[in-house]
Amino acid sequence: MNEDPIFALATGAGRAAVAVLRLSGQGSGAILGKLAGGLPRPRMASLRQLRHPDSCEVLDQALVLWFPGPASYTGEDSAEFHLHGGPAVVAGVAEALVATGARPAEAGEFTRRAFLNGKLDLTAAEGIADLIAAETAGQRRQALRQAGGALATLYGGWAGRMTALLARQEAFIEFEDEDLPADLDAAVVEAAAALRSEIATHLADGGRGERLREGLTVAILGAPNAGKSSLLNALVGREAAIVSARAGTTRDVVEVRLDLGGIPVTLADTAGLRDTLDDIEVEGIRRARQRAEEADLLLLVFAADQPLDVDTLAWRRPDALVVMNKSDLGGPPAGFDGLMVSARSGAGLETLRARLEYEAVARAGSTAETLLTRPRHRAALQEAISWLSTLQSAPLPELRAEALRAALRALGRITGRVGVEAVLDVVFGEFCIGK
Ligand SMILES: Nc1nc2c(ncn2[C@@H]2O[C@H](COP(=O)(O)OP(=O)(O)OP(=O)(O)O)[C@@H](O)[C@H]2O)c(=O)[nH]1
Ligand SMILES: [K+]
Ligand SMILES: [Mg+2]
Repeated sequence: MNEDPIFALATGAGRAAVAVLRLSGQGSGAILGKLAGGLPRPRMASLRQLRHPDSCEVLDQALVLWFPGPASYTGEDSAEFHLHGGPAVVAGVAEALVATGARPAEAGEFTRRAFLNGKLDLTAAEGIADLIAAETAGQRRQALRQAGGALATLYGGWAGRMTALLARQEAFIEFEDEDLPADLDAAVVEAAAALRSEIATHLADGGRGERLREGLTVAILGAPNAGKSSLLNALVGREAAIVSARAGTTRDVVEVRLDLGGIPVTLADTAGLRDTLDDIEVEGIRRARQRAEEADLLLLVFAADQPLDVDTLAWRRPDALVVMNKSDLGGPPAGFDGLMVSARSGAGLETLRARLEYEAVARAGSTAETLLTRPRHRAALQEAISWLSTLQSAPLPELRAEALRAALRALGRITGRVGVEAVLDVVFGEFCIGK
């Protein structure tokens, strides 16, 4: 249960009021005792002088905590040093820890040990990584739910039902000649169909959980001088992109982050669409088109003092938001059903913002349901579903049992119950050092 001792800064790098160093693994108690001149009571903060074990030089006056395993984050013997947050203090204590035989931890190594010690499943570990990365309230809520075991409970419940079905199917195989109810076999098929449809419903979430985790991208598209950069600046409230009266000002994609209703949105301003011989602008327009293709949502910008631009109209897909900018210069053309705005006067901007927020929430809004958050969850669930479909049409009980076992393995990979080695590096590679 206790592996070699590792340590890492658990708080951010740089100067701060307090820096927390965390230590975990074999001999953590002895190491803490050496530096702090004895072990404090478990889980009680106590103020100690920390000394280097070789030179006996005083390194800091710090709060120390002792967490004997298994009642610790990692499940191992662990300790925390709450130091004065200067780089030299942290470096001095880190050096003292190395002198006692501890080594710097790798990214995610603490949580990996917690997983290996059964403290949490893989989905909860991912939830912790997401919680640390969360930028908006919506992301925080989703991550907290997952870290708290919501996905683990859901998938664990399905796995439990599959295991029970497998037991029934195996009993049917083993005692086929005996007096088992004749409809037992049919009952397994029926229950598997019910499970299959529950998983299918969970998968048909429109990708909202994944989108909330990753954030949405909105690409602004339009003719040169339509006022795309002006709109971006107005929406974000600062001069993020260069604005000028010269057509072809924007070439690189300019990105800003917005929090729309708890959903992180990347708004991308792009080069104006037109035929041009300027090779830099041509590249800018290529990037604009590429960004538009990848975007979750398009914001098509026209200018009220210009005829409707045909290059922009070509991008009018069903999910595109259409705005007519420069409403201070003219009214909408006949039949125009988009939004009138003016980046200059601010007219219509609140409505536009509300509309963007509405679209973001429709695509990624957090709901009361527990949503899957990663492509690897989706892939494994799709595999489980396809095995449950195989089961439906399998002509023999033995084949049905085999399909159930395969579906269980697919589920087990999500929570980390089976075949985890390959998955672990992917999951824990997302973590920062110190977690
Ligand atoms: N009257 C008026 N002028 C505007 C408005 N929005 C932008 N402009 C002006 O229109 C010109 C072009 O604005 P930009 O924001 O640079 O337009 P753009 O679409 O980003 O242009 P490119 O980057 O060249 O494609 C500038 O002179 C702006 O000041 C508006 O709502 N009303
Ligand atoms: K311009
Ligand atoms: Mg521009």
